[in-house]
Amino acid sequence: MKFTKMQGCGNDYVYVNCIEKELENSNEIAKVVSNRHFGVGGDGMIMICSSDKADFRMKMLNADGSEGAMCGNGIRCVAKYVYDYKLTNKENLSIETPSGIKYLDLTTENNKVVEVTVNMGSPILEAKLIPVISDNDKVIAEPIDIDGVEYKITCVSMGNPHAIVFVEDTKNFQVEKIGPSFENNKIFPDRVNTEFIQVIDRNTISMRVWERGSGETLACGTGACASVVACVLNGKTEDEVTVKLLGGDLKIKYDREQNLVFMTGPAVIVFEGEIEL
Ligand SMILES: N[C@H](CCC[C@H](N)C(=O)O)C(=O)O
Repeated sequence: MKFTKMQGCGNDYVYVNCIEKELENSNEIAKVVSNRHFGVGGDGMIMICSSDKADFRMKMLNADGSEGAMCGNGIRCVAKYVYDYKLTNKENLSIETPSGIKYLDLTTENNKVVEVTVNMGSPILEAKLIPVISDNDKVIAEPIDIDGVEYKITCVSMGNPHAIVFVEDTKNFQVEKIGPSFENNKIFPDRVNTEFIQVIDRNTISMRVWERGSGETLACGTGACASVVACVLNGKTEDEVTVKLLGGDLKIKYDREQNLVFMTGPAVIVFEGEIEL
């Protein structure tokens, strides 16, 4: 199978062109190729497919083979893939995902994409739709007991579920130890992606993420969007925020008038190859 390894802020996936032919057994293949010792290595696999509703369609699978309905860093890389490999010459693209059609603006230099802005759509706050089990309609700064410690979570879906936790210091926070206890807590019927946020100032936050199905990653685009929405809801930041991730920065804007979230960030091709399956 031919593939291209790409990354956005260090959130790396194995990209496969499925426009002519969809993959059978994609969940199994995602596990194999994502393995950093026995496979290509990545946080998961992303398939670029044709669409009858939009310019292209994407499907994302985590390193454990489970599916995520949206991927912020992935969708920017899909845009770079289709533009740089000349599958399109459009600089405004629509990409269908299981969480709806997203619209993207490409910034190019010498016929290559260097940065992409994505209209990530409206955040979903209704607990039932995220889904998170709660007595309240929305989960904002609600206490949760994790391994005997009380944390306050705010829950937001950007097509996929996120729980946001404010911490004093992301650098020394034990994400690997605590992340799995959030991911698998019984109040999240579909498991959850968890963002640990340190507010630096009214326009800057630092974030680490424990992703459902992939573990700690260097960045998460939907997570950065969900986190800025959570910051605004908790009165911690303005609505335009630079999110500092382990793998780089994302610029997020929560347009409250339109109730839309916009994400801007890089997309990079690392290498191409072929793997025997
Ligand atoms: N890293 C991705 C999100 C993957 C989410 C996935 N782990 C899930 O199961 O929802 C991003 O940039 O938005």
